[in-house]
Amino acid sequence: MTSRAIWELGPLVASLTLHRCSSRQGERAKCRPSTLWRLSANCEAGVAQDFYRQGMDSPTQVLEWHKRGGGYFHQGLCAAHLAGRGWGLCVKDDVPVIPSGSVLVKTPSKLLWIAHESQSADVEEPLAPGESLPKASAALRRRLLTALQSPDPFVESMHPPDTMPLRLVAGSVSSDAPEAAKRALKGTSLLNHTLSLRTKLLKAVQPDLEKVKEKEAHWQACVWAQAVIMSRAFHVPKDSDRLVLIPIVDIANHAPTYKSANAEFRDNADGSISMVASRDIAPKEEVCICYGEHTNEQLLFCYGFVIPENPCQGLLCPLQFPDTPHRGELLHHSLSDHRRRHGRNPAAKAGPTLRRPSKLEPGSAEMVLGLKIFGLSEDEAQDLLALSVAEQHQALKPSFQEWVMALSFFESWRAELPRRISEQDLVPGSQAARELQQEAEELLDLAMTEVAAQLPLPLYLRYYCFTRPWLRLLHFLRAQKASLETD
Ligand SMILES: C[S@@+](CC[C@H](N)C(=O)[O-])C[C@H]1O[C@@H](n2cnc3c(N)ncnc32)[C@H](O)[C@@H]1O
Repeated sequence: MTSRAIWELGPLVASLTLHRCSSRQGERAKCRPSTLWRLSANCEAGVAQDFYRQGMDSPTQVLEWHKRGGGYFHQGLCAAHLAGRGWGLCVKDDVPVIPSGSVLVKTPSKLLWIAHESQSADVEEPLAPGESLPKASAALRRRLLTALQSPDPFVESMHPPDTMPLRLVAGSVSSDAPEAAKRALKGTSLLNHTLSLRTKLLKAVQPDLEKVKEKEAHWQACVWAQAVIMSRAFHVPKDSDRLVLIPIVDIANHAPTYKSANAEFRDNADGSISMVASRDIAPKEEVCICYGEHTNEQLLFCYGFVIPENPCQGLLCPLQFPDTPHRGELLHHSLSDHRRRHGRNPAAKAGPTLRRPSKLEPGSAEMVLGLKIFGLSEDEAQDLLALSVAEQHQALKPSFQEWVMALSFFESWRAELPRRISEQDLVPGSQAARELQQEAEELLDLAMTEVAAQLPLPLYLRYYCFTRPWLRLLHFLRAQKASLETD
């Protein structure tokens, strides 16, 4: 990276640091993040209530509707309400094991809501990071809005959880996203991504908003529809250009990996979609499919929950992806190359991710690479793209100054994380946010230690304190003193 490029990166770090200072003042407001989660679920919800039904009282109606429509539901299964997970599908306790390969649910094509990216006419920008089917998603959104006029039991059953960041920051059509929701998400990539999703959604639905009288109600309906798609639509087959809402199958909850799931989709020749047992399923066991091997941030963003000890770990980069063609392509190439060299899926859609370090791979490697590319100019990126993979790899190795830059970046990011939330304030939504914050703190501490180890001794010692409990205590006391002084 040239020194000019480093200066270009400067404002990024500076903006994070400035943000941190202003948030210190913000902390004096007594509204804690967790209270805000609760607030945002209820406030301004007068209008939203119409769209966010209180969740299904029971899935009986939608199950009957599915049966009437020719759907199949295995007699050994039942829908059960599960603590912290909403409704789910379970094997009854008085039936024998359901053998691998058994069809659990089959939904006929006429009950499916299918949108093909290639066949959807409108031009739509992706709304969310990693959203690969923007047109298909817009087509489903429109269909959902129309269906709200006279909802059938399936539409009635679609209740996106109130812990989804989009619902938290949606606010009202005329005012900005609630400050409180912003604070609850601060420090994770979710804040930038969710605010950007809100802005893009508002822009996408603006033409319709101009036509309707009840603008606020229409906006809430749009948010509801977007949240339904994010939390309930599936790509079937996996990675295809087909986005599908699948009645009854969509009651199945998520397993963290494809290997740990006990059921999977099957596309049938007659156009129907089945959910099939991928191994024997014991009585009382919950039937789970894998929505995709997502990190906790991705799960919280799309589904409003996190998995403690999630085997798919990592923290997404909180910066916007470079959207200029050469830097974008270089980032994509070099990330794929890095993942391939470390035996991971090169096609993974997530951008630079902070991971837990392993013997084989430094946890901060993707982020350091990402920061280096963020700092390049388009011309520099174009020149690098002309090199061979090995030459690119060599040229993208960070210099000493870039290690320092990366360290400051991690430090600013770490300082962005809100203060711990006290136990008594916890509500279901903030529990998820809190776990995510703790994971973020831990990963950032590890990353700082890792990056600091690349520095000469004096600088290393300065940053090494992050790994020493007593020095961290000092750090904490200093921060407490500073906040008392501000009060
Ligand atoms: C496709 S729906 C599944 C049905 C949903 N439980 C319901 O009550 O309608 C996805 C939602 O289920 C919940 N969910 C799914 N898997 C979960 C899990 N492993 N842990 C906690 N909540 C989960 C989340 O609220 C998610 O947004």
